[in-house]
Amino acid sequence: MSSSLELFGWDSTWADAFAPHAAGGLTPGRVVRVDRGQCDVITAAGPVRAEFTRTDVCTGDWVALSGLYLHAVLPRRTALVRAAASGLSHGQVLAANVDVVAVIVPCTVEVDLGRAERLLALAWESGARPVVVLTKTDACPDVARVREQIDTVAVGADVVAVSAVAGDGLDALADALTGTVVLVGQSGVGKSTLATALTGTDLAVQDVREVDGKGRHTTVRREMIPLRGGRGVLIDTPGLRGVGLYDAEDGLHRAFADIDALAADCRFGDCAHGSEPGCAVRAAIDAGLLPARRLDSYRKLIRENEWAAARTDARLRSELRSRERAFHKAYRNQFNRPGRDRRTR
Ligand SMILES: Nc1nc2c(ncn2[C@@H]2O[C@H](COP(=O)(O)OP(=O)(O)OP(=O)(O)O)[C@@H](O)[C@H]2O)c(=O)[nH]1
Ligand SMILES: [Zn+2]
Repeated sequence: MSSSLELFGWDSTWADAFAPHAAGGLTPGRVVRVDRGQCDVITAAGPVRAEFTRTDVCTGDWVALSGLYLHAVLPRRTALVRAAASGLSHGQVLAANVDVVAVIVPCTVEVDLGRAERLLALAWESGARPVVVLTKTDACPDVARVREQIDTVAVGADVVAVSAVAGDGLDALADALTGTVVLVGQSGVGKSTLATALTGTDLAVQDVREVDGKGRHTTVRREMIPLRGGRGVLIDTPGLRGVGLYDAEDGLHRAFADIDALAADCRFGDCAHGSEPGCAVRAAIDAGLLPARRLDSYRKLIRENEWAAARTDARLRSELRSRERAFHKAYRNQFNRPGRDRRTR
């Protein structure tokens, strides 16, 4: 397969998954942006705009094209999912086939450890490898202290400290961010600045004028940009802010593996780490080995995750109830006043 697709992450495993489609004469490509009913796909022959009718396509998917029609989506290796915006009863896939989720934490303000923990759980849940990036080190008087704090929450994840302004740490960051990468973090933490440093492209001026299928000029914002040095691609989709957990139980266990490991030594298998005797988690807190804050945060995120599930279920139930009511009403109208509506038409 052409090196242009390899630049976007194509490998022999994708080629194997694609083999049946290749046999059918279809073309492989990677979705770089999705609109309503249309998407931009990078193929070996360059970018194309493809039509699709299915609803489950997102940036990062590998697809099979039949001409300019998106025929199939290859099974995803990973997916970054968040609780959907209101009105929807399911998770929303933000990006597919992501290898690294970089959780961006600035060291210029008091570190919000709870936010970092939530994002790390989301990252683990996706199946990608999380990396914590401490930004703006040039403007922080005590980077070592921030580093110490973040190390207590970045269980199992690498931490890289950088300054985009001074250029410190950018080589180490480039080494850590390979494959398909997304940057997550609040507004103002330095994502765009980092994206520019990593890709050599100012994403703010990434918008390019293009002619669409109907001959109109439109402004297109590419959401997948090659990283410098051919190390991979950066996915920059809107909506990576304010991410709520969605069905992230596994991710939470990975993010809080330190507490789970301690809990294995509690006397009771269902220990709530409250006032139970023989609680290894409380013992670690009392001994200063585990910050009490971290246990609180774990509980809070588990509740948040469970609550999100209950809410979507409740919404589903009420959707079903109102559909049933509408059905009965239509049924009554039809039989209580037969003919009347029909005669007036
Ligand atoms: N001192 C310092 N400031 C930085 C650094 N990186 C970014 N900034 C500044 O932080 C501010 C926010 O940076 P952005 O890159 O726009 O942050 P963002 O996360 O992309 O923000 P949104 O686009 O709102 O999501 C800007 O004023 C940057 O100039 C850094 O390494 N050091
Ligand atoms: Zn316990």
